[in-house]
Amino acid sequence: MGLGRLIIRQTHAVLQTQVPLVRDKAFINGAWVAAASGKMFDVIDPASGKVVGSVPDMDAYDTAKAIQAATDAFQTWKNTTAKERSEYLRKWYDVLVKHHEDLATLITAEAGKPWKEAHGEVSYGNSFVEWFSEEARRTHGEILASPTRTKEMILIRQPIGVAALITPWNFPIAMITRKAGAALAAGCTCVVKPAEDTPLTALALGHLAEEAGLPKGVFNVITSSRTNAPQVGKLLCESPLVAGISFTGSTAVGKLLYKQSSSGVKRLALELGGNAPFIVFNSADIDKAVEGAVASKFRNCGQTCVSANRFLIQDEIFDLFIERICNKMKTLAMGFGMDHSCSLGPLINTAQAHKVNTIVQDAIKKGAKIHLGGKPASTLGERFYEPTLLTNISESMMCYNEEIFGPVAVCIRFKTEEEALTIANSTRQGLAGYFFSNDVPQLWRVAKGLAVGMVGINEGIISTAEAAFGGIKESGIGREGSHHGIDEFTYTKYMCFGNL
Ligand SMILES: NC(=O)c1ccc[n+]([C@@H]2O[C@H](COP(=O)([O-])OP(=O)(O)OC[C@H]3O[C@@H](n4cnc5c(N)ncnc54)[C@H](O)[C@@H]3O)[C@@H](O)[C@H]2O)c1
Ligand SMILES: O=CCCC(=O)O
Repeated sequence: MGLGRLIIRQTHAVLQTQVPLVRDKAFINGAWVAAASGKMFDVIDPASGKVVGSVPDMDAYDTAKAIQAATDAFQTWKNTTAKERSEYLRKWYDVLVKHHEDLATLITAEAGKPWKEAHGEVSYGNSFVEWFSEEARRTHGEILASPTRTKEMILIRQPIGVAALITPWNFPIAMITRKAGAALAAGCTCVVKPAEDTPLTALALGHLAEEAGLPKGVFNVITSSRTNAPQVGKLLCESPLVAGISFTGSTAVGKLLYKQSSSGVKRLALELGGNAPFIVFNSADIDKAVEGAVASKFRNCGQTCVSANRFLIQDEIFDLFIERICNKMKTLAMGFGMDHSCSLGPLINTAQAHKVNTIVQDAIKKGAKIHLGGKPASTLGERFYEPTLLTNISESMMCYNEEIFGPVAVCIRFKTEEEALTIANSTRQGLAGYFFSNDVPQLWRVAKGLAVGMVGINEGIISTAEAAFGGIKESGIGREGSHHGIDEFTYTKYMCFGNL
């Protein structure tokens, strides 16, 4: 089947929009600096393919400067009080809120996100700075009940030191603020290395940190191309001046950083790829399940680590679910992000568009049935892909085993709860999982049985600053957000007072 009634919008509004807050230098020690080599690389609007900015292509030499700046700044930042750090973060949050519209425009320009989603991301990203400005004041220690009359024992929490934050392109603000908010609240200083596709938003964060009065060297942003990223990453992992790495991105790069960090036994937090199951049981409210399924699958055009990757639908309701989700998908409006009515943007780059098409063509070749889409939306541009719905899925298909990271919904039929859990857990990833059911005992059984770090129960959108975000198995180590987020950036120190 073809594209059906899918609404397609094509406008060049984004190109006519004045993109604010664009910087063409990196931010080290409170100063705006070029790469020592003088090299730059371009940032591309994935919708139009036009250049929206150029930034320094930094290498290990520049990275060493940023590490040194963060190390120097740590000597004073670690001694600020929790209240002072809370106030700095609150000021940063206020400035971010003031520039909400500008930040959203920037995200649309370099990530292609639809206007509404870009605004949603700014609110989400800013919420981590607000949250950690509040949590900064609650990094309490403990007084232990001593087993000995002559001793008293306490635990205190101290910042680990310089934190290197390496982030992906799919949430250009939120993936940075979720880490930096926690690190700064704990008393750590940061070196941020954003993804090469979305460095402009990261630099804007640096600019707004400066406007908020954060002391120099506390928050540094270095930019580098894909070519230089490995040497930058290697130094961040191996430098004895860096205490911890917090990485969000692919499982392959996460494993490499894990290996590289082992020589210094560095603190490591990894938020890696997912392969989320989304199960709909016979007792579910189908309309709510379809609503949740589309919200989860098509958030950021499917380029979200917690997006549903495999829909598992129980036998009795399978055909009805397919019909309803298909109808819902046809209402998605694909187009350029600055068109306010658009709900689906492009994929981030040509490589991602090829990857998604390869996964779909592999499924078709192996017998999948196409209900909607199934090919690039080339009338819009080379990075757009039609929202696609596939059934007749088998275990040998790439879409069954790999994170799709695109607007492709694959639906698998199952008979029993046991079978659904077996399929759901038959992956090396364990980030998020979702299910819809109205059977109360089943809610508990399945929520506990899913081998993931986060579960959406009758809910397709679970992310919020208050929640502990993170995975198990090859989806990562550690938690971000919630009060646990600060744990990644603190050591617990035990003090024993004797001879009392
Ligand atoms: N679990 C999560 O919270 C989460 C969030 C967002 C994205 N992701 C995952 O990220 C993947 C997509 O993002 P991506 O393509 O940007 O991932 P990626 O791993 O290719 O890139 C992520 C970051 O790592 C950098 N990088 C690449 N090679 C490096 C190296 N050798 N050393 C150091 N840094 C290096 C990149 O420049 C970028 O900044 C998906 O698998 C997705 O699931 C996970
Ligand atoms: O893509 C990963 C992060 C998305 C989220 O925080 O919900």
